[in-house]
Amino acid sequence: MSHAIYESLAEHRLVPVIALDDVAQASPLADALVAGGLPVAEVTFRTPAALESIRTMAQRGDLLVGAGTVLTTTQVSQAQAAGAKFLVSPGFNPRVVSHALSIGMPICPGVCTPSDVEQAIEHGLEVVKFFPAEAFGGLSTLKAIAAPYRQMRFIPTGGIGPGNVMDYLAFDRVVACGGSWMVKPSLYADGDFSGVETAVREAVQLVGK
Ligand SMILES: O=C(O)C(=O)C[C@H](O)[C@H](O)COP(=O)(O)O
Repeated sequence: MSHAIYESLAEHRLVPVIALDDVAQASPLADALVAGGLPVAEVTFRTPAALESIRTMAQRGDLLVGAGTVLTTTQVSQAQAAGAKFLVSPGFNPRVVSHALSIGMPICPGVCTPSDVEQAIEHGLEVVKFFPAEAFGGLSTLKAIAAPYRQMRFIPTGGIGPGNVMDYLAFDRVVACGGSWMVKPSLYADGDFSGVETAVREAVQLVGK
């Protein structure tokens, strides 16, 4: 099942992948994303601050918030309760995917082989993440994997940055690209989020929004 959420992601063309160490960073980071013109956030469950950060960002109502690195059925339910509107995982866990779908949460699991794609098809999915994109051979691998599965669309993530994002986006089976380069923690290590806003604005200009 495709979902309207993917049309929103397709409009923005980029999914910023965020790992927050402190929930106090959630609001200023969201401010920087909105000010930079990219009101989308994939907040990963890589840090203990993730769930409260999702809640803080989702409550604002001015950006589309998803949960990333969703590894368990519990995280699926927690993310939904916190206001996340979509879920992303690095790999394909059938239990996690089934649970998400059973409670009406769009989920974009990671795939990197034809067998993974066929599991996604089996679960009725039409959009999957291609992860880790660059390490698995980049765009040429994605094109080869995509070829037999004409209904599938992809969100490549992993190793994508300003130097290669346009190549991926030029492939008509790509919904959007995930990336951390415009929200990486080194940009706000000193508590100043203006560097994030600048990097986000540059990324938005690059992808032509
Ligand atoms: O674990 C997940 O659910 C993820 O979403 C993984 C991230 O998408 C990538 O780690 C981002 O890759 P970079 O842009 O190369 O930093």
